Amino acid sequence: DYEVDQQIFQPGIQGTLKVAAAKPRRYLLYDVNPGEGFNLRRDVYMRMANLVKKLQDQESWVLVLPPWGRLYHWKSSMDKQQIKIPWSAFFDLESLNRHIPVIEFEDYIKETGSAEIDEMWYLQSYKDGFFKTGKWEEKVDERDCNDPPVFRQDESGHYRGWFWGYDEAYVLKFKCVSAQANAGLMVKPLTTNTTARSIMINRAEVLLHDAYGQTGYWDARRSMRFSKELRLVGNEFRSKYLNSTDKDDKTIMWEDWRTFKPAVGTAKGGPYLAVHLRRGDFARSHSKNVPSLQGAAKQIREIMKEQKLKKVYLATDASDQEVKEIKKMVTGLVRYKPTKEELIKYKDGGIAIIDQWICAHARYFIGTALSTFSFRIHEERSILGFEPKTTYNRLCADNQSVEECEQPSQWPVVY
Ligand SMILES: C[C@@H]1O[C@H](OP(=O)(O)OP(=O)(O)OC[C@H]2O[C@@H](n3cnc4c(=O)[nH]c(N)nc43)[C@H](O)[C@@H]2O)[C@@H](O)[C@H](O)[C@@H]1O
Repeated sequence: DYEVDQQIFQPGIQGTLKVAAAKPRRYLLYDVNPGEGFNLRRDVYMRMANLVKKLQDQESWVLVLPPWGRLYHWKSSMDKQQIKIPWSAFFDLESLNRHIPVIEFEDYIKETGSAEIDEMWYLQSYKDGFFKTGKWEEKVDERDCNDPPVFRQDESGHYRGWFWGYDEAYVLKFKCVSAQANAGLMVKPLTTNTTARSIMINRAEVLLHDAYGQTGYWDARRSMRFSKELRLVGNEFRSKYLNSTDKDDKTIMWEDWRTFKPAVGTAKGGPYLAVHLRRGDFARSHSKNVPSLQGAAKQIREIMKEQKLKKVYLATDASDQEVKEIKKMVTGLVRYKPTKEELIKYKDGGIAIIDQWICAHARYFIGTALSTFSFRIHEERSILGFEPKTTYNRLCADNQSVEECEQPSQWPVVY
């Protein structure tokens, strides 16, 4: 039982790991601020994955993947509400599992026999933390909740709230935890302050990467392969409309990411320019950094000329009307437009991935400044072995000077 465990798992006591392996594994669940979008969530996954990687050094832990759904941006009209979407709809679980053990929430329910979770640690900032004092020190402590908790006790004392659409789920114990830390700092409290078998960290985005852009970061990122089905859809589109195949483009990638380490510059990419043009809420909230449609069209035409490319692939969340306008201003523009059936099958998340995949295989890419959607494309291209100058580019706002239009920072893959 875990009373004993706590002794065994005191940090620094070596030689007891075999005992630990024989114990039932512990479950780390997490969720993110409801307002966050798809691609920031992918980043938070990496932080949690690497936390589990560190926990694994001491005990047997598994990461329970938070089902996708109810995202602010995923509101295309479909037959069903987009909730309870398993990770396998978007990502290759076998591949994730080559980095750390992961399971779907459905598997958690099967494995433990119910949707009960022992504890929830609801992360929050320190009242007297970095933003007040300007002083950064890593710390994590149990504290009174800064705001009234959104998870509330029912008559049987169970805490209920949003569990990805699973109304049967609840937690037994809820606490607020102030954190100003990298994810790795959670190892100690998780292994020494509690014997709970399952712990859910909520507002997990509060925790930062242990080493951004370093080996661990890239291992987690490289393990985040898209599902085979979505990759296939993207590949078929490339070959049909963009004259692009892995063989010609030198983008053949094998299944085990651990041994896939192409040298920088080996990937050539298909004969097209890819553009990620973020519109919608982003164009409003980042208006200083996003061009008008005319401005975007002008830059696209210039790059096509400069790169001697006749085709351009457009990934965007722009409205149909906006796309129509751009099409009038740019010749050779193509885009993946799902049929109703495809939209129901792949969902908004899958369509976003198909767009990202096609952008990742272009000879040249230009994205939208500060968009995490574009950032994930940069990474995908770096993993494939593209030259940074074909990748880390952004559209400039209409009246921005070259100096003002700062290009995205380059993050080479570290193996
Ligand atoms: C303004 C901020 O923007 C941040 O977005 P940002 O970093 O671009 O990155 P995301 O959060 O991934 O983008 C938001 C969503 O918009 C859709 N989307 C954006 N661009 C495309 C595209 O080219 N193709 C397709 N198919 N879909 C696209 C997609 O559903 C994606 O998950 C948000 O995370 C924040 O919550 C906030 O709203």
